Amino acid sequence: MSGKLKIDVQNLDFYYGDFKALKDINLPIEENKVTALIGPSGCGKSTFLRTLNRMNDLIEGARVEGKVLLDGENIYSKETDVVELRKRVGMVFQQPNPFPKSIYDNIAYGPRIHGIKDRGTLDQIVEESLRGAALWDEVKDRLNESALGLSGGQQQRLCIARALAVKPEVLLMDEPASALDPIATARIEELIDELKDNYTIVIVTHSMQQAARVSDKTAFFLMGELVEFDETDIIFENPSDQRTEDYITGRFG
Ligand SMILES: Nc1ncnc2c1ncn2[C@@H]1O[C@H](COP(=O)(O)OP(=O)(O)OP(=O)(O)O)[C@@H](O)[C@H]1O
Repeated sequence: MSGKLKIDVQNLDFYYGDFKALKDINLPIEENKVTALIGPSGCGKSTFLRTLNRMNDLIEGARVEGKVLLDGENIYSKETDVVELRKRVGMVFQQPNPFPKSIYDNIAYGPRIHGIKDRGTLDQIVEESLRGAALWDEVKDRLNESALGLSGGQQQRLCIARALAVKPEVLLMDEPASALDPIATARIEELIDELKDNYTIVIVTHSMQQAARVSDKTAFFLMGELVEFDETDIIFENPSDQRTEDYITGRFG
């Protein structure tokens, strides 16, 4: 392990009621790297991603065992402030989901919730976040127009900007480009590459090409188990588990 660990998942089990959706997951996530989660539909990728900022807490009957250490502190300890946790570990979803508000208000929403009211400070955060999401030049003259008037790709970059606005440390992305066309997808992929200088990124993707293009590390999940985790090049060129090889060569899907 070369870089600093940002998140360390230790012996994580996850249950939906009686159904064990994640089995003894151990995964070290390095700071300022992109970690991709791949595997067939239903293997637990999204469930795992949501364990990293306790989004599963909202699901009735869901239960977690084991630890998720963020900078060495277990996010499942009783002392954890979940609102603060989700500020540090932000999330971007598959479908762009801007609020039916102006572009400006979408970005200012999170900072306002966290108590920032000063207009000048908000203006600055809005600009920085939109620049960070490579959207500023396209929207700077229409900040007061509805976010719903943006294209799908722009809406997704807006959602990334909204996530950046509360100054997170980690960004979780659940198939962020799957609803987008190839050009919009390429822009999101370029953006991910830029963002990793400042953020730790964990991305779920159905596209193995995308995982190969954007990630430094790749974790292959199968039926709730983490089968293999390694440098992305190794996973795609020289995996050590036969099941990984079968999956990446398309022998099962
Ligand atoms: N809210 C829920 N209640 C009960 N079971 C669930 C719930 N959400 C997911 N599951 C089950 O947990 C397992 C893992 O689902 P999950 O969505 O994490 O997989 P995934 O790998 O992300 O799949 P996909 O690639 O299709 O999105 C599946 O068997 C799924 O049916």
